[in-house]
Amino acid sequence: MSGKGPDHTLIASGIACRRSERLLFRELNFTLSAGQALMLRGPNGSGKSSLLRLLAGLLPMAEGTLTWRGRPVAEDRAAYRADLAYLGHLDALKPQLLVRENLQFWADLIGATVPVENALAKVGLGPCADFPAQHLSAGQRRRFGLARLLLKPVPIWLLDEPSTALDAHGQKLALDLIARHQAAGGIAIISSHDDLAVGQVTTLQLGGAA
Ligand SMILES: Nc1ncnc2c1ncn2[C@@H]1O[C@H](COP(=O)(O)OP(=O)(O)OP(=O)(O)O)[C@@H](O)[C@H]1O
Repeated sequence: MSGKGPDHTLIASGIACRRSERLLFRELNFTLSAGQALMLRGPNGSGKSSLLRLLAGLLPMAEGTLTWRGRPVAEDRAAYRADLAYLGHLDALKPQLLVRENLQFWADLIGATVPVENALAKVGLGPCADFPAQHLSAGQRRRFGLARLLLKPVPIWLLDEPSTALDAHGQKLALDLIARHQAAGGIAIISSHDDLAVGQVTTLQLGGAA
């Protein structure tokens, strides 16, 4: 990934998010350059997932501006989306397909540059490649999500609770992947209730009651 460079900066200015009629947050600001991470913290319902969905372009911004590579994202959403990977709560697995088929589906969709077998092996799912996806455990499903991130290097990772359901080895794996992504110049924005030991990280506390 050619993630390093002066224009690889993500700037959020005065961002607000509304869900239904409720204003979840407003006047939210941050700047992230190549190699940096942002950890989203806050109680249940404070808006961490909503912020990640907003940054992924899946929710509209009520106010504010997002700037990537020196241009407002609103000017070229497709270019911005091509530069990010979003790991949400849902695993997006088709239960009747094999694990390898599920990943191949994603690989075809995004134009993967890494073979699915390699991505599965890196997250410890090589032996499960020919299982029907419905047989995967919760932690294995989370590993599948991490495998999706590895299919194609992109500069921005948006990770919603990446360590949920992972065992100690899986948590270390997730941290290693994030560290490698950052070392290659990637940006990571992560929501977590766990104390993940992420480097070059700034914490953004979201308030509000559950
Ligand atoms: N589709 C929706 N329509 C309306 N409100 C929603 C919708 N999805 C979530 N909300 C509300 O938005 C608020 C923020 O939810 P969100 O999932 O962003 O919080 P969170 O900080 O990620 O919570 P958690 O720590 O429990 O994962 C909550 O009050 C939730 O009920």
